[in-house]
Amino acid sequence: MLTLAGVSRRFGEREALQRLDLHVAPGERVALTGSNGSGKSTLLRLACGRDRPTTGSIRFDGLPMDEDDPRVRSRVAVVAEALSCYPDLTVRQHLELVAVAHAVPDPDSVIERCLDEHRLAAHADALPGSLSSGQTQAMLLAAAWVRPRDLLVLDEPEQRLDATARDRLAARLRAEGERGTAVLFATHHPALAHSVADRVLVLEDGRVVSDGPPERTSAQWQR
Ligand SMILES: Nc1ncnc2c1ncn2[C@@H]1O[C@H](COP(=O)(O)OP(=O)(O)OP(=O)(O)O)[C@@H](O)[C@H]1O
Repeated sequence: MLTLAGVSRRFGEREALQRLDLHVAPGERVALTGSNGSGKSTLLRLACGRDRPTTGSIRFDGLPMDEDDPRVRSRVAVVAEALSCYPDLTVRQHLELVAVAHAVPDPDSVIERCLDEHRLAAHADALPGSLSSGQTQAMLLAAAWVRPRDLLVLDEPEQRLDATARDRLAARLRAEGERGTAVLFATHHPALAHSVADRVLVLEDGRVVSDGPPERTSAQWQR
């Protein structure tokens, strides 16, 4: 579903990613972990087509990865901190906007389900400014579940969530894999990676220093 071959990303003198190869199959759940500045967000931005590699190639289901290509945009869902909210749209209106943009069939019932799942039903008519930070994160996650997706890219999706919401997220990410969605996510939360991922990649200074099932890589990423 997603293939990165010989991918590097340089920012001036700084090589944030160094000759990285990665393949994520349909239904596979891959966690990225590593210390601050190790290159996780850089890799995710490349993996969803928001940024271009300095060298190497990135393909999504055989297509060159480019978020401006509608064939990519319609099938790749992204949850990242930079994703901003519209201050004048309610929670429900945010989800409706996503549903309309992706021509989701029966949007009302999909939206109701997502609001319920994320404990947002009571806040459906609230504006983002009145939400807690965890509720805002829940809304960004809900927006990803409303739309179609074959690849899901998430940057620290657990941030600001309480333990119950984190467990819900873990269950949802496992279910995503089971329905065939390729899932690539960065996390600083070892338990989340452990309970969700088939594979954990540990990054250090832009290089993959470990790649394997969570039980095999946990020594490196819990250091
Ligand atoms: N737009 C940019 N311009 C210059 N340097 C950048 C840019 N984006 C990232 N970097 C650098 O690339 C390196 C990797 O950053 P990145 O954000 O990918 O790390 P990370 O693993 O996601 O970190 P964290 O865990 O703190 O989120 C860092 O040294 C960072 O300073």
